Amino acid sequence: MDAPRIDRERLLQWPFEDVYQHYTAKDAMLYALSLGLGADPVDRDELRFVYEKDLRVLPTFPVVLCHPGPWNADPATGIVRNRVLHGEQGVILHQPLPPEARLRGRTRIVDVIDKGEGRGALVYTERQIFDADTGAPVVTLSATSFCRANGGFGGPSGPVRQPHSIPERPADHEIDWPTLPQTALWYRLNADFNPLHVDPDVAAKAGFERPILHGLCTFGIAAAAALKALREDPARVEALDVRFSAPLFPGETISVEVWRDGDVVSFRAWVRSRAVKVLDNGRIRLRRS
Ligand SMILES: CCCCCCC[C@@H](O)CC(=O)SCCNC(=O)CCNC(=O)[C@H](O)C(C)(C)COP(=O)(O)OP(=O)(O)OC[C@H]1O[C@@H](n2cnc3c(N)ncnc32)[C@H](O)[C@@H]1OP(=O)(O)O
Repeated sequence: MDAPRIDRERLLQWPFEDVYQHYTAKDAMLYALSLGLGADPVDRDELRFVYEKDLRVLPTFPVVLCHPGPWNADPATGIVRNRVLHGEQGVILHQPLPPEARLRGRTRIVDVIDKGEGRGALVYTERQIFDADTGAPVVTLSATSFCRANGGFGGPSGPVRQPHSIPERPADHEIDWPTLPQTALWYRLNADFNPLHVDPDVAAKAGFERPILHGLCTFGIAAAAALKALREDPARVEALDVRFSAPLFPGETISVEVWRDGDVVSFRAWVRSRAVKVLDNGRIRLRRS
């Protein structure tokens, strides 16, 4: 049997259905808890994200909303799903998220790039999320799937996204954020059910000694840590971007380096015990205060 192969034109017209979701305060609190917020019971700043009184919603929360499901598991995509890793993620918040809302999400594939045989393919997706009642834009999510087994399908080699450059000076802050051995088991309850993060057999087929953490969980942690280090109001966040540079395992401690230059925050994250950079090119754009 021939190896699966991406048909770029078919992917660019992949027929996603709109996804409607009514989220409540409980969903927003579960998301924050699954990242590890609330570990210190007297930390009032963190409590705001896990307690319904004056609840605030983390700016990375929309990444778990209006998820279109495991579309890349369909053999018709030609994608070798168990070799896909999350490469990059962007979030644009058109308005701060309330503790409860009815939303409609529309996903589409915006480009498919061929990095070459043995190097992989990039599938760029976009999810626009609207207020289900008024139609007003709420969030735009952009994601890069790094399809490690799909290079050489004959597509264009660009354009590729240019990641944000981290300042060359030493970080202004560094903050350690422990994860739990069961962090991925909690995180998946935000409706992110990829078995790569829970099933040792699936992880082994993907080339890992054990299940790895969701990239989006690392993203949420790193962004929350950066805002905490700066004591910055999450409601000021207008946009975020990151690139995932190496997998990390649940239970490892994430060390987040943070820089601030006016309304732009840069960040990246390490697992110091293995001297591995797990997240790079992080940028948070803040609304002018
Ligand atoms: C909507 C959702 C979509 C997501 C679906 C996935 C569902 C999730 O549940 C799955 C996950 O969460 S997986 C966990 C999170 N992700 C990871 O752990 C990936 C970590 N990164 C890696 O392993 C490597 O960087 C790796 C493998 C990505 C690249 O490593 P290498 O092949 O060694 O690449 P390298 O030699 O460093 O660079 C080659 C070219 O690729 C570009 N590049 C590198 N990292 C990239 C990345 N993360 N995203 C996009 N492009 C990337 C480099 O710039 C380089 O480009 P060029 O050839 O043009 O110079």
